[in-house]
Amino acid sequence: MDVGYMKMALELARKAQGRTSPNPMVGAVVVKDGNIVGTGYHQKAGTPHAEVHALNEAGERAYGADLYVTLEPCNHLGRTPPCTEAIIRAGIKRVFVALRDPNPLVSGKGIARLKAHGIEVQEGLLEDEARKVNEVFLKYIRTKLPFVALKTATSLDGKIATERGESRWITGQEARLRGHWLRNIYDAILVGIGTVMADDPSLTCRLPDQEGRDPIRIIVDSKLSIDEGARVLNLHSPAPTIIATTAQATAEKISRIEKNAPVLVVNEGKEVHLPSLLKMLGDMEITSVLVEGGGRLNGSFLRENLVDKFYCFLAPKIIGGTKAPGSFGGEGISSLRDVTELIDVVVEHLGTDLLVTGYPKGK
Ligand SMILES: Nc1c(/N=C/[C@H](O)[C@H](O)[C@H](O)COP(=O)(O)O)[nH]c(=O)[nH]c1=O
Ligand SMILES: Nc1c(N[C@@H]2O[C@H](COP(=O)(O)O)[C@@H](O)[C@H]2O)[nH]c(=O)[nH]c1=O
Ligand SMILES: [Zn+2]
Repeated sequence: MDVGYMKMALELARKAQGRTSPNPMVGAVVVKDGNIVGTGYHQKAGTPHAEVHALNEAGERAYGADLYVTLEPCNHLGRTPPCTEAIIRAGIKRVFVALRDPNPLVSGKGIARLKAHGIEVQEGLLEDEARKVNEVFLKYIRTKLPFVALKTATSLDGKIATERGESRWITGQEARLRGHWLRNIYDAILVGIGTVMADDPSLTCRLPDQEGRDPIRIIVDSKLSIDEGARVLNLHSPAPTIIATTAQATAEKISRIEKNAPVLVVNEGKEVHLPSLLKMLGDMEITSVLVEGGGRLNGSFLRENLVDKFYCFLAPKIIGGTKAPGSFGGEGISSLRDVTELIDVVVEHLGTDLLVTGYPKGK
């Protein structure tokens, strides 16, 4: 039954997907004599942690009960009081921890404090699933760099548009809906100025019955050539648009654009230096980014090994033509030794389309 309770805690954690940044998603279940007496999950940074919600619901029944929690209880005073204190005060007898918290403020200290108060702690129950739920947090808390996901939507022959640039739509309704779901769970969406020029996209999250939220929009535009009339500069969205450019941008154009969007001058030189941009975004507590093209920008992210996860939507269509743009432009490789291979691949059918999700080998 232990596995069942931890599965429930993981499901609870996932309920806050895309809403807890820069914190992890955490779920907790209190069990007394085989009955679930309290459940909870962390809903938003700065609000109570999962354990506190579950213990509040359990009340007196927490005394002598078991607690199942998907991440090691915190033991530091952050924006909320330490969970170890709450667990000890509630009289919990035994704690199952799926995964240690790599946050240097916590890692191992939470468990040690519980043990020091005579509480039995069992680690590692469904650890792999717990790791996956928080793949974003686990990268961010260790590196302070955002987790980078990259989404492509192509024909079977890897084209993102016809040679004349027509791209709407290659994939169908279900696939595009999944694309909006991704915008709902990643902190930011990042596209090149080429996509802005070609599609004039809104980059907003349009899910049915408004359940979604817009990601922060980041436009990589090395010469600040974006048009003031671009849709991304004229949206009424709770999320900002940020333009990342280089010192080639003129002060005059910067002051014009800054009326609608902050302009980050990342570096000198011809192109925006992507690792520097990612560092700046991490410093702004942006913990995850969804790169959505176009082909040239995708090519740069690929070549510089900056992608942590790929979402490749494939339509059963063939566009053909050497001049039609592929999903990863820019520099190529001469030897297959340098190919980017995906592991832990999952294939899903979405209507008539496929979604191939995977992680670059060796990342
Ligand atoms: N062309 C296709 C896609 N194209 C996605 C483009 O990168 C770009 O994000 C959209 O054109 C932006 O539109 P907006 O933000 O919704 O206004 N994405 C898809 O999933 N399928 C396709 O066929
Ligand atoms: N969300 C979460 C935890 N998050 C941990 O606490 C840190 C944030 O602390 P604070 O600023 O006080 O919210 C976060 O970086 C992570 O290490 N811990 C837990 O015991 N339970 C929870 O539900
Ligand atoms: Zn806590």
